[in-house]
Amino acid sequence: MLRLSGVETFYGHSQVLFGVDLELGVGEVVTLMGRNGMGKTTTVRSILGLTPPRRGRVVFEGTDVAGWKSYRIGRLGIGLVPEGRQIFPTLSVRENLVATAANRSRRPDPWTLDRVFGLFPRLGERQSQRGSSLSGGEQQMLAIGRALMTNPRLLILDEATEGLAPLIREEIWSVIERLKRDGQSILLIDKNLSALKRIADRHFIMEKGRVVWSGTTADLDADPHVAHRYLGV
Ligand SMILES: Nc1ncnc2c1ncn2[C@@H]1O[C@H](COP(=O)(O)OP(=O)(O)OP(=O)(O)O)[C@@H](O)[C@H]1O
Repeated sequence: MLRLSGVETFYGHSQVLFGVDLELGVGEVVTLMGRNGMGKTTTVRSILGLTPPRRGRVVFEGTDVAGWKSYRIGRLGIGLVPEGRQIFPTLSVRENLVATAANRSRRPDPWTLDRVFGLFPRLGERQSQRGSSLSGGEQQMLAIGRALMTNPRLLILDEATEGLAPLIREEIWSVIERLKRDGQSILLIDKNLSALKRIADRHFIMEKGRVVWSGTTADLDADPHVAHRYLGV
């Protein structure tokens, strides 16, 4: 579904990605891990054309989208839950959810407001409230719901549980597990290794703008040095 090869991305003159290779198949949940500043968010920005790669290929469902404008890439069916949530603060919960809604994957059973409220009952209870009045956890749920309302083929979550209370975090993990059971392809960036190991099929670890390790959860468990060396745990 998604294959990055040799992706090199710069901010101005400063090179941040040095040939990133990554692959994700249909229905897979894949993680991108690494310490702070290693290039995870820049990889996401490269996939979506927000910071277009200077070299390399980003092939989504057979099409090389490197160099495309980000709105065109999004329209192909990539939904992003960005770091820091970035919901529309002055719009209501309901308006946030419908603002960018579309059936990008042309599924016969697209996401609806009722289905999103079924997944996150708190959003249903607060559907007329402004985005800015929600708690951090509720804003995160709204950001996920908003991405789902675009019916993405691929959902990318960048630090979706960062800074949230443990119970809310668990609620978000269980929603991600539910989406996985429904066959949603997901690229997950997070620091919570135990949850990622539980949910994901495969992992990619970045260091200084390169993927330095990839493998399954069993591979990761088989070599504790990997997590220690690259993730500091
Ligand atoms: N807009 C920018 N301009 C210049 N340099 C940037 C910019 N954004 C990020 N960087 C630099 O690029 C490198 C990679 O950052 P990136 O945000 O991709 O890392 P990350 O792995 O997602 O880290 P974090 O977990 O802290 O979000 C860092 O050295 C960072 O300082």
